[in-house]
Formats: sequence, structure tokens, C-alpha cells
Amino acid sequence: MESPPPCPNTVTARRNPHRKARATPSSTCPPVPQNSSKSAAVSSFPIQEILSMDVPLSQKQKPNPSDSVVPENLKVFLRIKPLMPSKSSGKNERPRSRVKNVWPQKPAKKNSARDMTTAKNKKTSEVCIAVNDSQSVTLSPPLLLQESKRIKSEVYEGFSHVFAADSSQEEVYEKMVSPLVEDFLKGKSGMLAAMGPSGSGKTHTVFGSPREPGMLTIALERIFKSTERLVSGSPICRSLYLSIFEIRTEGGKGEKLYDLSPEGAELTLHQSTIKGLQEVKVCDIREAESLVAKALLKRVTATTNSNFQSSRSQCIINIRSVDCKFDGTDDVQANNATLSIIDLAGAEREKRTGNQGARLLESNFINNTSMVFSLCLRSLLEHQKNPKRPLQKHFQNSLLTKYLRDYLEGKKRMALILTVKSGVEDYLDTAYVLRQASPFMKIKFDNVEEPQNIFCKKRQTQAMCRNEKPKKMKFGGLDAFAIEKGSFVDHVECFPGQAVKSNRVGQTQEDRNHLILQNFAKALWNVLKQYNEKLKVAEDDIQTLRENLKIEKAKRAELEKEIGNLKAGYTCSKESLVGVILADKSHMNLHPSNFEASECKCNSEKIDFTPGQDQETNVALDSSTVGASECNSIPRKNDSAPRQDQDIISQENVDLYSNIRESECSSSTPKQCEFAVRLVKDIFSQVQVEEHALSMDGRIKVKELTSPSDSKGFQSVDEEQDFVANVKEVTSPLDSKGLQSVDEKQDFDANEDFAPVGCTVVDALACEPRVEKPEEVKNQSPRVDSSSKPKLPKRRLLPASTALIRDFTVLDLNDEIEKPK
Ligand SMILES: Nc1ncnc2c1ncn2[C@@H]1O[C@H](COP(=O)(O)OP(=O)(O)OP(=O)(O)O)[C@@H](O)[C@H]1O
Repeated sequence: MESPPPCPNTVTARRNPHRKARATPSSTCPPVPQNSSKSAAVSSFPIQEILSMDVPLSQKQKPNPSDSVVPENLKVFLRIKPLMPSKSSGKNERPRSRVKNVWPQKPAKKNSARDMTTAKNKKTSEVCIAVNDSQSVTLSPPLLLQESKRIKSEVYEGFSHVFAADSSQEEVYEKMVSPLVEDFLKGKSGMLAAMGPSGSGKTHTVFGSPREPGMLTIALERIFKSTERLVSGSPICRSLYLSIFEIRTEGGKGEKLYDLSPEGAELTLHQSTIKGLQEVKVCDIREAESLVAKALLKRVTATTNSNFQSSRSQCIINIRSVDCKFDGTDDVQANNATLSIIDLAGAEREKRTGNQGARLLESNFINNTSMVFSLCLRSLLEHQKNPKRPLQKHFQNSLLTKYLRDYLEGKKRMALILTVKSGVEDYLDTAYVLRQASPFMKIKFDNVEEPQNIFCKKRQTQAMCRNEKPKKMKFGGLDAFAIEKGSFVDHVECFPGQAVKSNRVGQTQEDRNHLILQNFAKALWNVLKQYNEKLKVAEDDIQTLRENLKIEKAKRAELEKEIGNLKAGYTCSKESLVGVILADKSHMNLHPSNFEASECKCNSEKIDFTPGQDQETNVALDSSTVGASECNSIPRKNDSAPRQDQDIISQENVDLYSNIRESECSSSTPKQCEFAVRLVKDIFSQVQVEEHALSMDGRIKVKELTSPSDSKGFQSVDEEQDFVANVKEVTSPLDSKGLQSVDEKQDFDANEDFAPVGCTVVDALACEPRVEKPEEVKNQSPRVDSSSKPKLPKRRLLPASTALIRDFTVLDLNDEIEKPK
């Protein structure tokens, strides 16, 4: 046989089990996110393989299909106590007439009290609760409350079963306790608690009477019957142990635990462990009944207004079974289960009971315990609804809840039976219980710890793994008691001649190995889950970054496209510019230096190339560009010599204009002349536009612009007028702007006066001859002749309005004429 692998020191197990059940890894394996095409290239972590790894289970822990963990709700039963006429219940209940009111009453009040008593007697037949079906009831308030406080009827549903007033003890047992007993016999622990107002029938339900045995008595009968059958036909030996104790208060000075067994004494509670509790081994039903009867005699009861024999303590009865199975070898397997039945003291309303003194203190204690019990269950319910909410430690506030901690935290299975009274006068008590306890039916027990084998507990396993020797263990409740009292040892001694090895009482080495692996797998599972979550977050980030990258790429492509378009436009305009110049150069016979200079100064930003334009437009564009580029230097000139007259036309353009006039207009055909004039018009109009844009007061001195035309050397005034007429006919700005009507032209003229931008060369050409006298033209002719010289004197325009310029033109010209002299 192979020696077991050394136990890893790093493996740890929770001392307390998780509150929520964790399904097996294979069943709860979260879907691994689908990797993208890129991430698929990366070798993925074999998470699926690890998670689907089958964790070996020990022989005893192999899941049985019938025992599969199914979330189970807390079973809440409702039992309605039958109506009992107050006077006829003389045996058990004190007559109502005996109720004493300690305070003196006014005569008027006495009368009203008498009336009330009469009314109450009438109401005895009225009920406040009606059974709808086996799972729901309707609670109806008395008419008085309905009218005064507008309280309406309420329906409470979802009970595991509602026992009507006429239901028998047997019926209650079959539906409520029998499943618990069956589970108990299979080795599952369980608890049944009866809660309700005082006098509602809790004690009657749990203990019953000689005529009507209660749940405890019937359960013991069934358990013993089952045990007898087992012993006769199978190698399983079952031993039953009974323990009864109560939690009470003495004069309201705190809670105390008392053992109700014949030799019982006061007990102490350490955490959830009761020390000193005697567990009596019972072999038959008689023995058990006798023990219970003796215990009930010891239980504290008192007479109150609500109940003739009211229980003043919380009574807990534990039945523990220990099953031992001899499997033919020397191996003995033990099975341990406990069935607890609790009869809580009934909550009391002070007004109703009229308790005083010690009774009142008892009432406070009873009500407090009842409230803490409910708070624990409510906290468990809220925690289960929202796991972020911590499970409140209300159990610390009473001994009963301390002892029942495992049940109240959902670690062990339990059931509740609510007992209520059906009379109209009990409406408030009944309503309080139903409102308080009916939500508890939503509590789930999905991680119930089954103490099938107390020696298979994790704590012990861990200790043995580390030290390889059994350690003294802490057991809660009856387990501890059993160990302390050595009852299990007694039980083992029931098999004389069987060599029971000490190490076999626990678990085998194989079991431990399996558990170690199981813990390791759990730890690994947790780590993998964390990594899986991180991976998801990282993948989301990557996806976001990818989308951002796509957007940036698209933006970049757009920008590149724009740059390409700009480059293409620039190149195209440049080529067309050169092409046009080359094409027209010979035709127009322009001076090449003009275009070279302007071409060199061409600024791509100022070129607005339109592919559909004809050559003529291109020429105009080119010329305008030339003009624009030339005009860029004007502001600087203004800065340097503000008083100096500024000429918006550079020397080159003047030359160009002169050349045109000389080479084309003077000797060519009228058509060529027109074209040249239009070209010049376009050039100068653009110059004006640019000048306006660059200078705040950049108004063109039209007179100056027209001067070259004046100096072109017309032979006569008639010739000049003809030329002007032709020019106007061909290049009239009104025509070029497409103005159709005379009104439009007038409007345009008016605008032209206020907008120097619109003032064109053609206006000047058209207007000036009307202003100038023939003598002045003659005087200017010598200057025009000088255009043939390499350099012409610069003429500059003052940055004044066109009207002013026009007025001053004559003077300027005279000055200019005088200057050479
Ligand atoms: N279903 C029932 N059928 C017949 N009698 C009942 C029923 N329930 C209760 N009784 C009777 O009502 C009386 C009060 O019942 P019981 O003592 O069980 O109330 P309780 O809830 O235990 O009160 P407390 O909390 O004060 O102990 C008893 O005499 C009991 O016999």
C-alpha cells in the first residue's frame, strides 16, 4: 500500500462553512469569454480543463441522487386554535369574570365595562381568521377596528400548511413532523419550533395531553418503532438519547439554564455548547414518555389572564440518535443526528395579561427572547436576499438564540409552527404573529451541514492532517455533550468482541487525501475565478483601445487626403498658370519678366483654382494672383513711408500694362485689344480687392490706374473715346456681374460709391475721360511716352476714398507732371 502524500502545510480550510452553498465547479463553471481573433493566438490558460477536473469524493461523501442539495425554504406551518367559550373552559382557563383590574374605576366606566362584557360575550362566536385553503388564511379585523382605524382584511399565503381549528394532532404530525422524523431517521438533523402568543396552543401542540398526545410523543413512538424494525432485520444498531432543558428567568435577574432531567441542575452555556446537560439514553417509548412527563413537572408555569397554565420558560427537547453499522469487517461507521423540538414561551401583551411584579418581569424576558428569535430570522432573510448585508449577530442577545445559532444562521434545517387564536378579541395578537413570522417562509436552507458523521467534520480532518494525531475537538450543542459524557464510547461498547481501532473511529487516510484535494481544488477555483474576472476587465480595456485606434486611423486618413487635395490643387494651379502664360505669351506678346516675377511670388494659399475655368479666366486668375502678390508689399511700404503716395500697381504691372497697350491695343485688332483690356481689368480689379483686404482705408486711386490708358498715345480724343467705349462695352462690371435691369445697375453704382472694393479699372476707364479735359490728356502724353523707358516714375495712391481720390487726381497729376520739371 502506498504511503499517503505529505499533507501540504499551505492548505487551509474554513473553520466555519460558507453560508452559501457552492455548487461543484463543473456545474457552476462560468462561461469563458470568447477570445477575439487576435487573442486566440495566445495560448489560453487551461481554465476549463482545471475547472472541470473531477474532485474525488470519499466513499461516504459521494453524492446520492436522492440527497442532492436542493435549496429548501424554511417551512412555516400555521395552526389555528379552536374557539373556546371562556366560561366553559373552566378546566384549563380561568374564567374571564375573575379578571381583576387593580385600578379603581369610575361608575360611568363601570357601566361601559359592563356593556363591553356583554358585547364580548356576543363576539365569542366571531372569528378573526378564516382558512382560505391549505396554504393561506384571511385575517379580518373586528368591525370596531375596521371603522375606527380603517384596518382592512389581510390575506397571508405561502404557508407550508394551514391547520384549521378542527385539525387533529395526528394530522398535524403527519404533515409537519413526520418529514422531519423521516429525515432524522436517515441521519439528518432538524428542529421544530412552536411560536405564537400566550395561550395559543404551543404547549398543547408540542406535548399534548394524555388524550391528545403531542408532536413529541408521537415522534418518539415513530422513532422507536423504526428503531425496533432496524434492529431486528439489519446489522445497524441505533441508540436514542433524550435531553430536556429550559431557559428561564428568576425574578427578571437574567436568564438561566436548567436541566429538566430527574437529576438535572443548573447548566451553563459556552458559545453554543451547553455544559452539564444530562442526556438520558432511552430504550423504549415508555421510558421516554416518563422522562418527558417528569421534565414537564419541573418546568416553570404560572397562571396568567391569557392561560391558566402558561409556560414561563423556553423548553428545548433534544432527541439524538446514534446509528452504528457493522459491515462484516472490523470497521464501524457511526451516524449521528439530532431532532430538536422547542416550545417557546408565548409572547404577551401587558394590556391583555395584566401581569405585574414577577410575572411582568417574566413577560419582559419572554417577549425579549421571542423578539430576538424573530430578529435573527429576519436578519438571515435579509442577508439571503442581499448577501452584501451582513448577518447581524442578534443571537448574542439571548441564551436561546445563542444555543440555536446554527439554525438561526441557516446552517441547519428547521421548521416553524405558528399557533394563533381565532377569536375576534385575539385579533391583535394573531395579526402581530402573522406579520412578524410569515416572511420567514422565504428563508432558504441551501447549505445545510449534515452531521451524518461527526468524525468527518472538517475541523477534525484539518487537525489530524497537521498533527497526525487526534486533537480534542470543540463540538456544539449535543455533540459536545456526547463527547464529554462519553456516550459514544458507551455506544461503541455495545459491540463486545469487536476490535475497534481508534484511528478507524475517524476517517481513513484515503478520505483525508480526498479532502485535501477537495480543499486544494476549492482554493484553486477561487483563484481562477479572480483571474477570470481580471481577464474580462482587461479584455474590455483592449477593446476600448482598439476602437480608439480605429477612430484615430480614420482621422489620420482624412487629414492625409486633405493634404493630398491641397497639394494637387497647388500643383495643378501652378501648372495651369505656367501653361496659360506660355500659351498666351506669344499670343499676347507680354513681357516675360512680368509673369516670371509674379510666378515666383505666387502664393499657393491665394490661388483658387477651378478646373472648369477656361484659359481666359486662368489668365485673369493668374493676373489677379500677380496683382495680389504684388500688393502684399503695400502695407510695408505704408509703414516705412506713410506720407509717400502709394501705388498699388507694381512697376512690373505698369510695365505689363504698358506693354499690352503698346503691343496690342495700338496696333492689333479690336478683338485682341478687348482681350488685353479685359485681362488688364481683371488684374487691376483683383489688385483692388486685395488692396481693400489688406488696407483699412485701401481705396484705389482710379485716376492713377487709368493714367496708363491715358498715356497709351491715342492720337486724338475721338480715338480715346472709341477705346473707352469698346472697353466699357466688353468689360463693363455691370455686365460682368450679370445685372439685368437698369435699377440693378443704379443700385450697383450707388453701392460702388460706398464700396471701394467694387470700384474697378473699367469704371475708371469709363469715367475718367468724362472728367478729364483734352488738354490734360495732352499734358499727360509725354509721360506715357516715357513708359518705353526702362523705369517709370512710381505713382502711389493715397489711402482715401474713391471720391476724394477722384477730386485730388487732377491736382496729383498736375503735381506729378510738375515734378519731372
Ligand atoms: N388545538 C387545540 N385543541 C384543543 N385545545 C387546545 C388547542 N390548543 C390549545 N388548547 C388548549 O388551550 C390551552 C392553552 O394552550 P397552551 O397552554 O398550549 O398555550 P400556549 O401557547 O402554550 O400558552 P403559553 O405560551 O402561555 O404557554 C390549553 O388548555 C390547551 O389544552
